[in-house]
Amino acid sequence: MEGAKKEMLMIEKWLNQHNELYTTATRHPFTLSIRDGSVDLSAFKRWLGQDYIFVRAFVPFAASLLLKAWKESDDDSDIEVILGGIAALNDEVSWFKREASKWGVLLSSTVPQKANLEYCRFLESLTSPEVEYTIAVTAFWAIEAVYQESYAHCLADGSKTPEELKETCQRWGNDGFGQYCRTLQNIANRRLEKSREDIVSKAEAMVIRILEYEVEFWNMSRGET
Ligand SMILES: Cc1ncc(CO)c(N)n1
Repeated sequence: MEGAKKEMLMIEKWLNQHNELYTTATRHPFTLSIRDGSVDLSAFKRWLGQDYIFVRAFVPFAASLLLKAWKESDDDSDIEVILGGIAALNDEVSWFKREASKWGVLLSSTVPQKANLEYCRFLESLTSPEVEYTIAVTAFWAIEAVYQESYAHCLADGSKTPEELKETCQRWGNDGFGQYCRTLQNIANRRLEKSREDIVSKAEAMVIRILEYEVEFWNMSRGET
């Protein structure tokens, strides 16, 4: 390996540097309570109603990312990956409606909480054409990865996740979704490798903000407003 640079990929490097925040987002008391079976079902229902609102706002963000990929990407397959993600979101919206009716959560009268409104507003700001593709795709990866990591943990060895919550955990914790997140991570890493220092710094700040928003989002399940 003479002369080979032992360089770490950008996202792996950030996850090491911001490991504490990443762990706070992906091992939150709410998802840990699902995993250990102690979850308060009213907290779960609060999360469900709020996340439906979030996902509705996530769709236009994903659509804006598709447009950026079409205009700015150096690799045609990015569009297919993002389109696959949008197709999964279509499925997800239907799933939320079914799941909400199963739990007696009335989506039409669910009021978005402050943390959710702020996160959705942030997503909307990312739809601007001024936000570069590299930044937006890194954000997209981070948003999906937190759910993948959080819910996969609820299904992993030693979990006592209640039967009626396993389907929820499967949605984001399944292997296919894990592979999809790794593909997004590869896209983001590839773009970051080719990016100027200022874009890389902006992308890192973006990941940190998203992790913070995700923590606030989980916190809403406590229902303290
Ligand atoms: C808050 C939040 N973050 C990420 C995802 C992943 O899709 C989601 N559904 N909701």
